[in-house]
Amino acid sequence: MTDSNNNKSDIAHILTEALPYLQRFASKTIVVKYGGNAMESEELQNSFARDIVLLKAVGINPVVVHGGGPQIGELLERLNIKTRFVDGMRVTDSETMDVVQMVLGGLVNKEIVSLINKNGGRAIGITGKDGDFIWAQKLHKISDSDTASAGGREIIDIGHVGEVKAINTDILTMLEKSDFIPVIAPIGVDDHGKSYNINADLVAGKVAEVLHAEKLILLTNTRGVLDDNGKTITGLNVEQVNELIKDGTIHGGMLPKIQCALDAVRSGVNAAHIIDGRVIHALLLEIFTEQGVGTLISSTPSSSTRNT
Ligand SMILES: Nc1ncnc2c1ncn2[C@@H]1O[C@H](COP(=O)(O)OP(=O)(O)O)[C@@H](O)[C@H]1O
Ligand SMILES: CC(=O)N[C@@H](CCC(=O)OP(=O)(O)O)C(=O)O
Repeated sequence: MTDSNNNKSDIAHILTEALPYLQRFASKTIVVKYGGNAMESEELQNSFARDIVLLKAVGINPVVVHGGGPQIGELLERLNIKTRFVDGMRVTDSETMDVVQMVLGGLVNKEIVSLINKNGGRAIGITGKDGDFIWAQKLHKISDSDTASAGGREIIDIGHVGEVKAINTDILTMLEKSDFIPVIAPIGVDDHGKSYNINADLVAGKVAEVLHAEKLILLTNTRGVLDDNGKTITGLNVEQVNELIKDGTIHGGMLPKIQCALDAVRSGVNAAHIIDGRVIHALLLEIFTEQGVGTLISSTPSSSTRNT
């Protein structure tokens, strides 16, 4: 066989490997969290946008929830505003909240929408304030590390940081029916119209829950969840996650990620995956191949099966 025939047969092989997944996931919803750290290069951004357009073209309903932590950090630095995190959550005063809204609701959201549209999709960018669709309430962080020895638990005020109270699915269902791809910025609103900065992982998890999504896929900047030797853990259940949090192996930005993955699978989402957004076409590799990439989080005691 010539080289060109070899290539063609490779393509045919890849397509047939994808067939069972194409059939299984047709008309299902897949919620994709696109982390700020996975937006590193133009090549990666374009590969992400093409993957999303391809999912829609084959009859799957992708819903994108994006972050933008590093991008918020860059603008805060340019404006000389100091920032810090408590357990993966940015402490958000009023000044920081303005920057968060500018970066998440403006720059990053519209950039992703443009990329998807440029690649042939029809994306609509929204924050949780549009149509009041993400109802939020103030999040209080409870620390038991410093004060536990004194017998107390301290409530830390981290400013305009919210947690999701409820999600109105009307807008998302309407967009899906009209063939649009929703691109969601993680900003919520309360009964008084006050805005909240919500960790994007937490929004993605809740959106996956209320849409009864088939999968929640969290794209980040590591090969998945790593053990204390830096090796990728391919499958994790609730008990194993709790152990890794307790011994400090899972910390920082991975804490809200793993928590929302667990909550999602406990609430009926079939599978949650934490995968490497620095790999070109990571989404397609996870959804349409046997091996997948990254860590599968499951609610059952011992499951590390890929592509459930
Ligand atoms: N056990 C772990 N495995 C992998 N990453 C971890 C782990 N514990 C903490 N992390 C940190 O979590 C980060 C991912 O979270 P974050 O920076 O918030 O990413 P994103 O912007 O994609 O949400 C990793 O870059 C890593 O520094
Ligand atoms: C409360 C809180 O921490 N909000 C995040 C929102 C953006 C986000 O989650 O971005 P990544 O997914 O890229 O980390 C922040 O201010 O950075």
